[in-house]
Amino acid sequence: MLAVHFGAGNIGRGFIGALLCDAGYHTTFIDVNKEIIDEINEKKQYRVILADQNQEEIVVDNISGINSIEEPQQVADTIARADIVTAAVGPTVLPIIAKNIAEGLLKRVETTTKPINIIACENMVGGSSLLREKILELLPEEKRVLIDEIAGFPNSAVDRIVPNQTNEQLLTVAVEPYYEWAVEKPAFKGEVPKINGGVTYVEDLKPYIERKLYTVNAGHAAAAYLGNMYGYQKIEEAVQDDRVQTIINRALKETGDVLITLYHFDKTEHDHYRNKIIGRFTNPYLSDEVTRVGGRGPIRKLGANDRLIGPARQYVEQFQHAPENLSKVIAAALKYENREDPEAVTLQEMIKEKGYQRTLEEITGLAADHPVITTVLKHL
Ligand SMILES: NC(=O)C1=CN([C@@H]2O[C@H](COP(=O)(O)OP(=O)(O)OC[C@H]3O[C@@H](n4cnc5c(N)ncnc54)[C@H](O)[C@@H]3O)[C@@H](O)[C@H]2O)C=CC1
Ligand SMILES: O=P(O)(O)OC[C@H]1O[C@](O)(CO)[C@@H](O)[C@@H]1O
Repeated sequence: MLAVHFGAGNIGRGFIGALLCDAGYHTTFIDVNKEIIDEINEKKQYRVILADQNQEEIVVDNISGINSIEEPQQVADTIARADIVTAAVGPTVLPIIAKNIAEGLLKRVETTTKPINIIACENMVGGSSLLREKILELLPEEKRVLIDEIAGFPNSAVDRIVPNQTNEQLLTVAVEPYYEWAVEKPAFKGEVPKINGGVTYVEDLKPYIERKLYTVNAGHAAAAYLGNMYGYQKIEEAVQDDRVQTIINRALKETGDVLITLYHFDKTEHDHYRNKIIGRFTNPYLSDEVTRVGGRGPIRKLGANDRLIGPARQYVEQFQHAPENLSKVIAAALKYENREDPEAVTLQEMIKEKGYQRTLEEITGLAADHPVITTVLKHL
């Protein structure tokens, strides 16, 4: 069995690659990072370390790599033969890899109509659907219907904290032991792949992706933005501060109220889930940076359907007033500054030029008098 995985980064190697290896796939990693791809081809294996007191190590082997800048044709040839394609490259890179995948699918249908499934593993709602849309746009009209028939794009929600790595060996990845990969079952074409112990196939992904984004990512973002405001560089330091901890707890109660009302999660079970998630932020065996969790797209993270505005908007719809604590987190996000992060720079330039209110309106798509905007402004 052959898997093609785009993005040999933290999640690619530390999560998806490890599960695919365990399920018996040969995994070909596609990346634009020459150093990583060369190392994959030289070592043909790497280690995943589970970050807890046991420090268990898993060897991921049966792997190869292709540099998509140097060898795009080889990428297409491999997709033409693959059984599954996965990606963890970041939401903004999906339109870029769409070109590689489109070329691969065109090559594939020259010789076979065997179904293939393509799963985006990003922190976003509808990642695979977006990839499908971008791929279909690139296909010649006469091939579009056939490819759409054989290629499935199940959306997915991936949950495992994999910080930036500082290991001696380039490919080694330290990850938290916890993981969850929920994938939308009805969207598969052909057989559903057997990734035993790895994937939870669900009929409706929406409750899972929103529960994950509005709890793990919202809570983590709160730690990052509030931590940054109080001068911390590490997530583990930020969450020790009572002021940060209190707001995280309260903000996640607010997002929990939204999730329980919308999706009828059992309240006791959700309380347990929330506490478990908050516990994961304090894992003493992992070190994570505020710049990784809050940066890498702070404007994207303030988007209408993303981790903060998404639940805040839905809170207003359900309870007719704004969530105070989530609003404090959004206010802290607007103060996020990092001269090395292009989106953080743009955010601060927008605020300087247009002020907080217009910047928020523009980024979130909410009206100026929306309760979330008026409440956030109160906390700035
Ligand atoms: N790290 C984490 O804890 C988690 C990350 N995610 C999601 O996974 C995605 C990836 O995140 P990370 O692995 O942390 O980032 P990362 O930066 O470690 O990995 C991304 C990889 O994609 C590669 N890449 C960039 N452009 C490419 C292209 N055109 N073709 C092929 N590869 C390309 C990069 O070189 C890099 O190796 C993001 O959407 C993130 O939200 C989801 C859950 C957990
Ligand atoms: O990957 P993004 O969208 O930059 O967001 C960072 C968040 O995603 C994760 O990497 C995984 O959910 C968290 O560790 C962190 O909260």
